[in-house]
Amino acid sequence: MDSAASARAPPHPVQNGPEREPLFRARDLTKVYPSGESEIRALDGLDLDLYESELIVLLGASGSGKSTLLNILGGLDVPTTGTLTYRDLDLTGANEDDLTLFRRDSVGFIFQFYNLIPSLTAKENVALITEISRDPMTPHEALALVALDDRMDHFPSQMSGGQQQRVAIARAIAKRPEVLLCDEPTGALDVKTGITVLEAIEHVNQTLGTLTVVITHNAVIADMADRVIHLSDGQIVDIQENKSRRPVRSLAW
Ligand SMILES: Nc1ncnc2c1ncn2[C@@H]1O[C@H](COP(=O)(O)OP(=O)(O)OP(=O)(O)O)[C@@H](O)[C@H]1O
Repeated sequence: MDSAASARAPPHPVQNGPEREPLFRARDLTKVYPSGESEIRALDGLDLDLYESELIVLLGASGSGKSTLLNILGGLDVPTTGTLTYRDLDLTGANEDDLTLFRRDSVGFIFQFYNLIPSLTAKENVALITEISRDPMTPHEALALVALDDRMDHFPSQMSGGQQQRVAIARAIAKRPEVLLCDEPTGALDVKTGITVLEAIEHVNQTLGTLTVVITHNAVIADMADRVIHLSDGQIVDIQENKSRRPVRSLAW
């Protein structure tokens, strides 16, 4: 592991990244919230490059800035200072229309809660997105990728939590985004179910080559990643590169 000091050393090194053009390039990102007389530095001078097809696990204590970083990467939020580019698009200088297009075409989100529409079947929940996408797969294809093609006509209430989360994954990836951002995707699930959800994320990453970032509190999950980014107090304190990824089904916790 790198020491915290070297991970923070200027001038903004590319940390453990392979030699190729990054998809995201973040430099000296800060996100500052006013808090009474002082301020909260949710992100505090963060440099990071993320590459196509990587599977990244983002670890850190509560309040370390994980969701803030994920939301900024996904164009849901903007940093206070610093720069963030996605390919040639400057996300820090982008206007609302550009950000909307970026989110719509390039990013899939998965959150702890699935937010499916209860009155629609799995297929219909996915179709809501495919109908407004540029080059989507069919709902059937998307649900097959998460091994739910036999549940297409089920309503959310007829599915387990893990199955509902897999529908949410199908919905997120049906538009073939280049980026999949997952904020505690197993946070509401028991271990066994959580594994089925992580397997679906792993399969999507391997099959579609989607850059995938997974926030978790569970350090065991880190073994499924290409790289593990450790955040503390809004700073990257370590980036660990796994020589090989461990298949999710072999993880035990
Ligand atoms: N909208 C906001 N207004 C004020 N402070 C905020 C806001 N959003 C986040 N924060 C603060 O920024 C810091 C980082 O929050 P963030 O949610 O990114 O952490 P996290 O690592 O994702 O935490 P958790 O694991 O608990 O979800 C925290 O101190 C949080 O209270």
